[in-house]
Amino acid sequence: MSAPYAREQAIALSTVLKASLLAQKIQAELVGSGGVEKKDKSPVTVGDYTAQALVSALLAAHFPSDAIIGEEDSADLQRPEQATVKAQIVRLAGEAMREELPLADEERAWADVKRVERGDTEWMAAIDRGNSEGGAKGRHWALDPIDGTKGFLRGGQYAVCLGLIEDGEVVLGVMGCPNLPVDPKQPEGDKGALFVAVKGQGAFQRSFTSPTLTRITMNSLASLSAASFCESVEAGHSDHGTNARIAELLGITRDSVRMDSQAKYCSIARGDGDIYLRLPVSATYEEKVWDHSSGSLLVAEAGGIVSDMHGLPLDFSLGRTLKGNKGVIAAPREWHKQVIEAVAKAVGEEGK
Ligand SMILES: Nc1ncnc2c1ncn2[C@@H]1O[C@H](COP(=O)(O)O)[C@@H](OP(=O)(O)O)[C@H]1O
Ligand SMILES: [Mg+2]
Ligand SMILES: [Mg+2]
Ligand SMILES: [Mg+2]
Repeated sequence: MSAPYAREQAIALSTVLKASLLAQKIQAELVGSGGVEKKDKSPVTVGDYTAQALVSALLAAHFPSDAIIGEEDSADLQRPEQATVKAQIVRLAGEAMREELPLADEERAWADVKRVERGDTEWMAAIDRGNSEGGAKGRHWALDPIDGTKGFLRGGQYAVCLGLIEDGEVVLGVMGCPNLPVDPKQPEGDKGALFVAVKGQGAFQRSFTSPTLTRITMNSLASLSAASFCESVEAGHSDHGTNARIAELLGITRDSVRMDSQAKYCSIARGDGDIYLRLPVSATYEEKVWDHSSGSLLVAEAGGIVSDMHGLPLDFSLGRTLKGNKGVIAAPREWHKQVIEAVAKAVGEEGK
């Protein structure tokens, strides 16, 4: 008998790999060209839309009764001035559907899907299938088709992120990081790492080119002062100043590593860094479930604890956002409590 979620894992892996290869191809053509601007002024590109259309269409084919909480919707795209962008998405998604992938035999059998020709309407509907409101009951796939869009646009790190939330709990997380080195010891070597974790089954990575999965674990640290921090590049997404004070309180002297996207979770899960800090910059911002579902399970399964800034577990049962939480802190299991204490002290000093 297969392990629990083996079928979901195979399908999520192949789907995320497909979308990651597509994003890689689009990034090569797109860097520097901007994209569509959303109402909140954040960027969204052909890559974001095409990847969401692709993943969503594949999930619908395999799991027709599951809901999808996807970041994007087609509203801005349906404006007449976006007709060229829309045509590009339809072409790229169709091409990506036909690509062959390096998969293990069993994975290929599970991931195989009947070829269906889709036009404009079907691809736009696939994007909008990501409109689930989430919640505490049932199966919801959380999809961030491109996380770190700003990194994607500047040629840096970005990730395709897919998590399965069942009755409010993340049970499967898959992430594709096209620009992350397969071997962190060889930063200039092959790029493109795919990560997967199933609840209770550990965390693994593979390259984009070979199906072999290798188990990953966080570093075991002799002391917190030897740790290194990972944080956003964007100062508007996480508070760099407070992070620096937390480092000081913990005796950490190494420079923090700034990186776009949920690649930060992957990076600490395999020991390239140790602690991920995401302290709120705005009092009203609610973190999104698609920004944290897959990454948080990956870190938990690699030996860490992921909580909010107060040490509370992330609550994925409340809809499209983590409205019950503030900020995110991920650290090795044995050091997490001390990190939370330092966060409380640093934030207390600021009188926030
Ligand atoms: N004020 C804010 N605080 C925290 N996160 C924010 C934010 N505004 C946008 N974001 C999120 O930050 C994500 C990128 O995180 P990071 O800075 O770690 O790369 C974005 O994901 P997308 O790039 O998928 O839109 C977006 O969801
Ligand atoms: Mg995101
Ligand atoms: Mg995104
Ligand atoms: Mg976005």
